[in-house]
Amino acid sequence: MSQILVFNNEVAAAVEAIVDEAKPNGLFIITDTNVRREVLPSLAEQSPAVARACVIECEPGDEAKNLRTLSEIWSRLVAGGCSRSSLIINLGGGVVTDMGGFAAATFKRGVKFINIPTTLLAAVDASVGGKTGINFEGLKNEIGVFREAVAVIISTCFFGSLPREELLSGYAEMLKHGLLDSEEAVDMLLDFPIENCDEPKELLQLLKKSVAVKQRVVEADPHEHGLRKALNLGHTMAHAMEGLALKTGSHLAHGYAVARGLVADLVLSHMKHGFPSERLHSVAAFVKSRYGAPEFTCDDYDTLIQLMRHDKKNIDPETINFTLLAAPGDIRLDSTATPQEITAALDITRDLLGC
Ligand SMILES: NC(=O)c1ccc[n+]([C@@H]2O[C@H](COP(=O)([O-])OP(=O)(O)OC[C@H]3O[C@@H](n4cnc5c(N)ncnc54)[C@H](O)[C@@H]3O)[C@@H](O)[C@H]2O)c1
Ligand SMILES: O=C(O)C(=O)C[C@@H](O)[C@H](O)[C@H](O)COP(=O)(O)O
Ligand SMILES: [Zn+2]
Repeated sequence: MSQILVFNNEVAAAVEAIVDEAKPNGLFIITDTNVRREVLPSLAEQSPAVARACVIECEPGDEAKNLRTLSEIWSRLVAGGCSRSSLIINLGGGVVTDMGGFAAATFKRGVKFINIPTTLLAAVDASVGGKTGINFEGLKNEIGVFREAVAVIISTCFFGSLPREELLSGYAEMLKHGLLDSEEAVDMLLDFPIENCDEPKELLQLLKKSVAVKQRVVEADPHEHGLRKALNLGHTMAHAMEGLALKTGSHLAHGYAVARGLVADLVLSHMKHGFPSERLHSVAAFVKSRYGAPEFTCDDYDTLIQLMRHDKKNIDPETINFTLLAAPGDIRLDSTATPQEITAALDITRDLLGC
Protein backbone atom coordinates (compact mmCIF):
# COMPACT_ATOMS: atom_id res chain seq x y z
CA MET A 1 0.00 0.00 0.00
CA SER A 2 1.40 3.42 -0.84
CA GLN A 3 1.77 5.76 2.08
CA ILE A 4 0.77 9.41 2.25
CA LEU A 5 3.64 11.41 3.71
CA VAL A 6 2.67 14.97 4.60
CA PHE A 7 5.20 17.61 5.73
CA ASN A 8 2.96 20.34 6.98
CA ASN A 9 2.47 22.45 10.06
CA GLU A 10 -1.32 22.60 9.43
CA VAL A 11 -1.83 19.27 11.18
CA ALA A 12 -5.53 19.62 11.98
CA ALA A 13 -6.39 20.35 8.36
CA ALA A 14 -4.34 17.36 7.23
CA VAL A 15 -6.14 15.09 9.73
CA GLU A 16 -9.55 16.34 8.61
CA ALA A 17 -8.67 15.67 4.95
CA ILE A 18 -7.46 12.12 5.70
CA VAL A 19 -10.48 11.28 7.87
CA ASP A 20 -12.90 12.77 5.27
CA GLU A 21 -11.34 10.60 2.61
CA ALA A 22 -11.20 7.41 4.73
CA LYS A 23 -14.71 7.77 6.23
CA PRO A 24 -13.83 5.35 9.04
CA ASN A 25 -16.36 3.55 11.13
CA GLY A 26 -14.90 4.64 14.48
CA LEU A 27 -11.86 6.78 15.17
CA PHE A 28 -9.37 5.95 17.95
CA ILE A 29 -6.40 7.94 19.21
CA ILE A 30 -3.56 6.11 20.93
CA THR A 31 -1.36 8.48 22.89
CA ASP A 32 0.51 8.82 26.17
CA THR A 33 -0.13 10.90 29.28
CA ASN A 34 2.30 13.69 28.38
CA VAL A 35 1.08 14.04 24.82
CA ARG A 36 -2.54 13.98 25.94
CA ARG A 37 -1.75 16.91 28.22
CA GLU A 38 0.62 18.90 25.96
CA VAL A 39 -0.65 18.27 22.45
CA LEU A 40 -4.13 16.79 22.28
CA PRO A 41 -6.19 19.74 23.61
CA SER A 42 -5.10 22.21 20.93
CA LEU A 43 -5.37 19.61 18.16
CA ALA A 44 -8.88 18.68 19.33
CA GLU A 45 -9.84 22.38 19.31
CA GLN A 46 -8.92 22.64 15.64
CA SER A 47 -10.04 19.23 14.44
CA PRO A 48 -13.62 18.00 14.98
CA ALA A 49 -12.49 14.48 14.03
CA VAL A 50 -9.87 14.48 16.80
CA ALA A 51 -12.35 15.99 19.27
CA ARG A 52 -14.84 13.15 18.81
CA ALA A 53 -12.30 10.29 18.70
CA CYS A 54 -12.05 7.68 21.46
CA VAL A 55 -8.77 8.34 23.30
CA ILE A 56 -6.62 5.47 24.57
CA GLU A 57 -3.93 6.79 26.90
CA CYS A 58 -0.78 4.87 27.88
CA GLU A 59 1.98 5.52 30.39
CA PRO A 60 4.86 7.39 28.74
CA GLY A 61 8.37 6.06 28.03
CA ASP A 62 10.13 3.01 26.68
CA GLU A 63 9.58 1.19 29.98
CA ALA A 64 5.86 1.06 29.04
CA LYS A 65 6.46 -0.30 25.52
CA ASN A 66 5.59 -3.80 26.66
CA LEU A 67 3.06 -6.61 26.50
CA ARG A 68 1.05 -5.33 29.44
CA THR A 69 0.43 -1.92 27.88
CA LEU A 70 -0.23 -3.52 24.51
CA SER A 71 -2.82 -5.80 26.08
CA GLU A 72 -4.49 -2.77 27.69
CA ILE A 73 -4.65 -1.07 24.28
CA TRP A 74 -6.25 -4.17 22.71
CA SER A 75 -8.80 -4.27 25.57
CA ARG A 76 -9.70 -0.63 25.01
CA LEU A 77 -10.12 -1.28 21.28
CA VAL A 78 -12.47 -4.17 22.04
CA ALA A 79 -14.43 -2.07 24.53
CA GLY A 80 -14.68 0.82 22.06
CA GLY A 81 -16.03 -1.42 19.28
CA CYS A 82 -13.04 -0.96 16.98
CA SER A 83 -13.62 -2.74 13.65
CA ARG A 84 -11.58 -3.33 10.52
CA SER A 85 -13.27 -0.24 9.10
CA SER A 86 -12.08 1.95 11.96
CA LEU A 87 -9.05 4.22 11.82
CA ILE A 88 -6.42 4.51 14.56
CA ILE A 89 -4.37 7.67 15.02
CA ASN A 90 -1.07 7.20 16.83
CA LEU A 91 -0.34 10.60 18.35
CA GLY A 92 2.97 10.69 20.18
CA GLY A 93 6.63 9.79 20.13
CA GLY A 94 8.25 6.61 18.88
CA VAL A 95 6.89 4.56 21.77
CA VAL A 96 3.33 5.41 20.74
CA THR A 97 3.94 4.96 16.99
CA ASP A 98 5.76 1.62 17.52
CA MET A 99 3.29 0.17 20.01
CA GLY A 100 0.16 1.77 18.51
CA GLY A 101 1.23 0.60 15.05
CA PHE A 102 1.69 -2.93 16.38
CA ALA A 103 -1.67 -2.83 18.19
CA ALA A 104 -3.35 -1.67 14.97
CA ALA A 105 -1.52 -4.18 12.76
CA THR A 106 -2.54 -7.11 14.97
CA PHE A 107 -6.06 -6.10 16.08
CA LYS A 108 -8.53 -8.16 14.03
CA ARG A 109 -5.47 -8.90 11.82
CA GLY A 110 -5.12 -5.28 10.83
CA VAL A 111 -6.80 -1.93 11.30
CA LYS A 112 -5.59 1.06 9.27
CA PHE A 113 -3.58 3.61 11.22
CA ILE A 114 -2.00 6.99 10.73
CA ASN A 115 0.98 8.39 12.62
CA ILE A 116 1.21 11.92 13.92
CA PRO A 117 4.68 12.08 15.47
CA THR A 118 5.08 14.59 18.30
CA THR A 119 8.80 14.11 19.03
CA LEU A 120 11.68 14.91 16.71
CA LEU A 121 12.75 11.27 16.88
CA ALA A 122 9.37 9.96 15.79
CA ALA A 123 9.09 12.62 13.07
CA VAL A 124 12.43 11.81 11.53
CA ASP A 125 12.53 8.06 12.07
CA ALA A 126 9.99 6.01 14.06
CA SER A 127 6.81 7.15 12.32
CA VAL A 128 7.99 6.17 8.83
CA GLY A 129 9.15 2.89 7.37
CA GLY A 130 6.69 0.44 8.91
CA LYS A 131 8.65 -1.08 11.81
CA THR A 132 6.21 -1.58 14.69
CA GLY A 133 6.57 -3.51 17.92
CA ILE A 134 7.26 -3.76 21.62
CA ASN A 135 10.14 -4.69 23.92
CA PHE A 136 10.05 -8.19 25.40
CA GLU A 137 12.08 -9.88 28.14
CA GLY A 138 14.39 -6.87 28.32
CA LEU A 139 15.15 -7.01 24.59
CA LYS A 140 14.41 -4.04 22.37
CA ASN A 141 11.66 -4.40 19.78
CA GLU A 142 11.83 -8.16 20.15
CA ILE A 143 8.22 -8.66 19.05
CA GLY A 144 6.77 -6.80 16.10
CA VAL A 145 5.71 -6.68 12.47
CA PHE A 146 6.38 -4.53 9.46
CA ARG A 147 3.23 -2.52 8.73
CA GLU A 148 3.17 0.92 7.13
CA ALA A 149 0.88 3.64 8.43
CA VAL A 150 -1.53 4.69 5.69
CA ALA A 151 -0.45 8.28 6.32
CA VAL A 152 2.16 10.14 8.34
CA ILE A 153 1.81 13.83 9.16
CA ILE A 154 5.21 15.31 9.95
CA SER A 155 5.25 18.70 11.58
CA THR A 156 7.52 20.79 13.77
CA CYS A 157 4.62 22.44 15.57
CA PHE A 158 4.65 20.05 18.54
CA PHE A 159 8.30 20.52 19.42
CA GLY A 160 7.70 23.66 21.53
CA SER A 161 6.78 21.56 24.57
CA LEU A 162 9.47 18.95 23.95
CA PRO A 163 12.18 18.76 26.65
CA ARG A 164 15.73 19.47 25.41
CA GLU A 165 16.64 15.84 26.04
CA GLU A 166 13.97 14.66 23.60
CA LEU A 167 15.05 17.12 20.92
CA LEU A 168 18.62 15.86 21.19
CA SER A 169 17.41 12.27 21.24
CA GLY A 170 15.81 12.73 17.81
CA TYR A 171 18.85 14.57 16.53
CA ALA A 172 20.96 11.44 17.06
CA GLU A 173 18.87 9.58 14.45
CA MET A 174 19.31 12.57 12.11
CA LEU A 175 23.06 12.30 12.66
CA LYS A 176 22.77 8.60 11.80
CA HIS A 177 20.99 9.49 8.54
CA GLY A 178 23.70 12.08 7.83
CA LEU A 179 26.47 9.50 8.36
CA LEU A 180 24.69 7.12 5.99
CA ASP A 181 24.39 9.90 3.43
CA SER A 182 27.58 11.96 2.97
CA GLU A 183 30.42 14.07 4.44
CA GLU A 184 28.44 17.23 3.56
CA ALA A 185 25.37 16.02 5.40
CA VAL A 186 27.43 15.30 8.54
CA ASP A 187 29.14 18.74 8.37
CA MET A 188 25.76 20.41 8.07
CA LEU A 189 24.32 18.52 11.05
CA LEU A 190 27.34 19.16 13.30
CA ASP A 191 26.86 22.90 12.60
CA PHE A 192 23.06 23.18 12.84
CA PRO A 193 21.81 25.01 15.98
CA ILE A 194 19.27 22.33 16.89
CA GLU A 195 18.86 23.50 20.49
CA ASN A 196 18.22 27.13 19.51
CA CYS A 197 16.39 26.76 16.24
CA ASP A 198 13.62 29.35 16.10
CA GLU A 199 13.00 28.82 12.38
CA PRO A 200 10.36 26.07 12.04
CA LYS A 201 10.50 26.20 8.22
CA GLU A 202 14.26 25.61 8.21
CA LEU A 203 13.86 22.69 10.64
CA LEU A 204 11.03 21.22 8.55
CA GLN A 205 13.34 21.32 5.51
CA LEU A 206 16.06 19.52 7.47
CA LEU A 207 13.51 16.90 8.57
CA LYS A 208 12.48 16.37 4.94
CA LYS A 209 16.09 15.71 3.93
CA SER A 210 16.60 13.32 6.82
CA VAL A 211 13.39 11.37 6.20
CA ALA A 212 14.33 11.16 2.50
CA VAL A 213 17.49 9.23 3.45
CA LYS A 214 15.35 6.71 5.36
CA GLN A 215 12.66 6.54 2.67
CA ARG A 216 15.21 5.73 -0.07
CA VAL A 217 16.50 2.78 1.96
CA VAL A 218 13.05 1.53 3.02
CA GLU A 219 11.73 1.67 -0.55
CA ALA A 220 14.67 -0.40 -1.76
CA ASP A 221 14.40 -3.00 1.04
CA PRO A 222 11.22 -2.64 3.12
CA HIS A 223 11.67 -5.85 5.13
CA GLU A 224 15.38 -5.58 5.94
CA HIS A 225 16.76 -8.42 3.86
CA GLY A 226 19.86 -6.35 3.04
CA LEU A 227 20.21 -2.60 2.58
CA ARG A 228 17.78 -1.66 5.37
CA LYS A 229 20.31 -2.96 7.89
CA ALA A 230 22.05 0.37 7.14
CA LEU A 231 19.38 2.14 9.22
CA ASN A 232 20.62 0.08 12.16
CA LEU A 233 23.96 1.95 12.22
CA GLY A 234 24.81 2.44 15.90
CA HIS A 235 21.96 0.21 17.02
CA THR A 236 23.73 -3.08 17.86
CA MET A 237 25.50 -1.11 20.60
CA ALA A 238 22.53 1.19 21.35
CA HIS A 239 19.99 -1.58 21.87
CA ALA A 240 22.40 -3.37 24.22
CA MET A 241 22.78 -0.13 26.26
CA GLU A 242 18.99 0.22 26.35
CA GLY A 243 18.62 -3.43 27.38
CA LEU A 244 21.06 -2.77 30.22
CA ALA A 245 19.04 0.29 31.28
CA LEU A 246 15.81 -1.75 31.25
CA LYS A 247 17.53 -4.35 33.47
CA THR A 248 18.74 -1.79 35.98
CA GLY A 249 15.56 0.27 35.90
CA SER A 250 17.40 3.41 34.81
CA HIS A 251 16.02 5.75 32.15
CA LEU A 252 17.91 6.00 28.85
CA ALA A 253 16.35 7.84 25.90
CA HIS A 254 16.71 5.86 22.67
CA GLY A 255 18.55 8.67 20.89
CA TYR A 256 21.10 9.00 23.69
CA ALA A 257 21.87 5.31 23.30
CA VAL A 258 22.05 5.79 19.52
CA ALA A 259 24.43 8.77 19.83
CA ARG A 260 26.84 6.72 21.97
CA GLY A 261 26.25 3.65 19.80
CA LEU A 262 27.21 5.67 16.74
CA VAL A 263 30.52 6.62 18.34
CA ALA A 264 31.18 2.99 19.31
CA ASP A 265 30.31 1.87 15.77
CA LEU A 266 32.57 4.52 14.25
CA VAL A 267 35.40 3.23 16.48
CA LEU A 268 34.75 -0.28 15.14
CA SER A 269 34.46 1.20 11.63
CA HIS A 270 37.89 2.78 12.08
CA MET A 271 39.37 -0.49 13.36
CA LYS A 272 37.87 -2.70 10.66
CA HIS A 273 37.26 -0.49 7.60
CA GLY A 274 39.63 2.47 8.05
CA PHE A 275 36.88 5.03 8.81
CA PRO A 276 38.76 8.40 8.95
CA SER A 277 40.07 9.21 12.40
CA GLU A 278 39.36 12.99 12.12
CA ARG A 279 35.71 12.34 11.35
CA LEU A 280 35.44 9.87 14.22
CA HIS A 281 36.83 12.56 16.53
CA SER A 282 34.53 15.33 15.25
CA VAL A 283 31.44 13.14 15.76
CA ALA A 284 32.68 11.96 19.17
CA ALA A 285 33.31 15.57 20.30
CA PHE A 286 29.77 16.52 19.24
CA VAL A 287 28.27 13.53 21.07
CA LYS A 288 30.37 14.18 24.20
CA SER A 289 29.32 17.83 24.39
CA ARG A 290 25.58 17.20 23.81
CA TYR A 291 24.89 13.71 25.20
CA GLY A 292 27.62 13.27 27.83
CA ALA A 293 29.33 10.09 28.91
CA PRO A 294 27.61 6.70 28.82
CA GLU A 295 26.51 5.26 32.17
CA PHE A 296 28.02 1.79 31.72
CA THR A 297 31.42 0.68 33.01
CA CYS A 298 33.75 -2.17 32.07
CA ASP A 299 31.88 -4.33 34.59
CA ASP A 300 28.88 -4.18 32.20
CA TYR A 301 30.72 -5.37 29.07
CA ASP A 302 29.72 -9.03 29.46
CA THR A 303 26.05 -8.11 29.85
CA LEU A 304 26.24 -5.73 26.89
CA ILE A 305 27.84 -8.40 24.69
CA GLN A 306 25.25 -10.96 25.81
CA LEU A 307 22.50 -8.51 24.82
CA MET A 308 24.20 -7.95 21.42
CA ARG A 309 23.92 -11.70 20.80
CA HIS A 310 20.13 -11.10 20.47
CA ASP A 311 20.47 -8.44 17.77
CA LYS A 312 17.98 -9.04 14.94
CA LYS A 313 20.71 -8.71 12.31
CA ASN A 314 22.58 -11.74 13.68
CA ILE A 315 22.26 -15.05 11.88
CA ASP A 316 23.38 -16.93 14.98
CA PRO A 317 24.16 -15.75 18.53
CA GLU A 318 27.88 -16.51 18.13
CA THR A 319 28.43 -13.90 15.42
CA ILE A 320 27.47 -10.34 16.29
CA ASN A 321 26.43 -8.28 13.29
CA PHE A 322 27.10 -4.56 12.90
CA THR A 323 26.41 -2.00 10.24
CA LEU A 324 29.66 -0.07 9.84
CA LEU A 325 31.09 2.59 7.54
CA ALA A 326 34.33 2.99 5.61
CA ALA A 327 33.49 6.72 5.38
CA PRO A 328 30.27 8.77 5.61
CA GLY A 329 28.03 7.36 2.88
CA ASP A 330 30.24 4.30 2.33
CA ILE A 331 28.20 1.60 4.09
CA ARG A 332 29.55 -1.82 5.08
CA LEU A 333 26.63 -4.11 5.93
CA ASP A 334 27.04 -7.41 7.78
CA SER A 335 30.33 -6.48 9.42
CA THR A 336 31.06 -8.69 12.38
CA ALA A 337 33.21 -8.18 15.46
CA THR A 338 34.55 -10.54 18.11
CA PRO A 339 33.93 -9.94 21.84
CA GLN A 340 37.57 -8.80 22.10
CA GLU A 341 37.07 -6.23 19.34
CA ILE A 342 33.81 -5.06 20.90
CA THR A 343 35.52 -4.71 24.28
CA ALA A 344 38.29 -2.61 22.72
CA ALA A 345 35.72 -0.44 20.93
CA LEU A 346 33.76 0.10 24.16
CA ASP A 347 36.98 1.09 26.01
CA ILE A 348 37.88 3.63 23.33
CA THR A 349 34.30 4.94 23.23
CA ARG A 350 34.35 5.55 26.98
CA ASP A 351 37.69 7.36 26.61
CA LEU A 352 36.37 9.50 23.75
CA LEU A 353 33.18 10.37 25.62
CA GLY A 354 35.01 11.22 28.80
CA CYS A 355 34.14 8.46 31.25
N1 LIG B 1 9.99 2.07 14.28
C1 LIG B 1 11.13 2.68 14.05
O1 LIG B 1 11.64 2.73 12.93
C2 LIG B 1 11.82 3.39 15.17
C3 LIG B 1 12.85 4.29 14.88
C4 LIG B 1 13.48 4.93 15.94
C5 LIG B 1 13.07 4.71 17.25
N2 LIG B 1 12.06 3.84 17.48
C6 LIG B 1 11.56 3.65 18.86
O2 LIG B 1 11.01 4.90 19.28
C7 LIG B 1 11.07 4.99 20.70
C8 LIG B 1 11.65 6.32 21.11
O3 LIG B 1 10.81 7.33 20.62
P1 LIG B 1 10.83 8.79 21.28
O4 LIG B 1 12.21 9.24 21.43
O5 LIG B 1 9.88 9.62 20.52
O6 LIG B 1 10.34 8.51 22.77
P2 LIG B 1 8.92 8.60 23.51
O7 LIG B 1 7.83 8.18 22.62
O8 LIG B 1 9.10 7.89 24.78
O9 LIG B 1 8.77 10.16 23.75
C9 LIG B 1 9.71 10.79 24.59
C10 LIG B 1 9.03 11.56 25.73
O10 LIG B 1 8.50 12.76 25.20
C11 LIG B 1 7.12 12.89 25.56
N3 LIG B 1 6.50 13.66 24.50
C12 LIG B 1 6.18 13.25 23.26
N4 LIG B 1 5.79 14.28 22.52
C13 LIG B 1 5.82 15.37 23.30
C14 LIG B 1 5.56 16.74 23.09
N5 LIG B 1 5.23 17.22 21.89
N6 LIG B 1 5.71 17.58 24.13
C15 LIG B 1 6.12 17.12 25.35
N7 LIG B 1 6.42 15.85 25.60
C16 LIG B 1 6.29 14.97 24.58
C17 LIG B 1 6.65 11.49 25.75
O11 LIG B 1 5.53 11.42 26.58
C18 LIG B 1 7.87 10.83 26.38
O12 LIG B 1 7.89 11.10 27.76
C19 LIG B 1 11.93 3.83 21.17
O13 LIG B 1 11.08 2.83 21.70
C20 LIG B 1 12.60 3.35 19.90
O14 LIG B 1 12.90 1.98 19.98
C21 LIG B 1 11.42 3.18 16.48
O1 LIG C 1 13.86 1.75 10.37
C1 LIG C 1 14.80 0.99 10.60
O2 LIG C 1 15.05 0.00 9.91
C2 LIG C 1 15.67 1.23 11.77
O3 LIG C 1 16.49 0.40 12.10
C3 LIG C 1 15.49 2.52 12.50
C4 LIG C 1 16.02 2.52 13.92
O4 LIG C 1 16.37 3.85 14.22
C5 LIG C 1 14.98 2.09 14.95
O5 LIG C 1 15.49 2.27 16.24
C6 LIG C 1 14.40 0.71 14.79
O6 LIG C 1 13.30 0.54 15.66
C7 LIG C 1 15.36 -0.42 15.12
O7 LIG C 1 14.78 -1.60 14.69
P1 LIG C 1 15.27 -3.04 15.14
O8 LIG C 1 14.75 -3.89 14.05
O9 LIG C 1 16.76 -3.02 15.22
O10 LIG C 1 14.65 -3.30 16.46
ZN1 LIG D 1 16.73 4.07 16.35
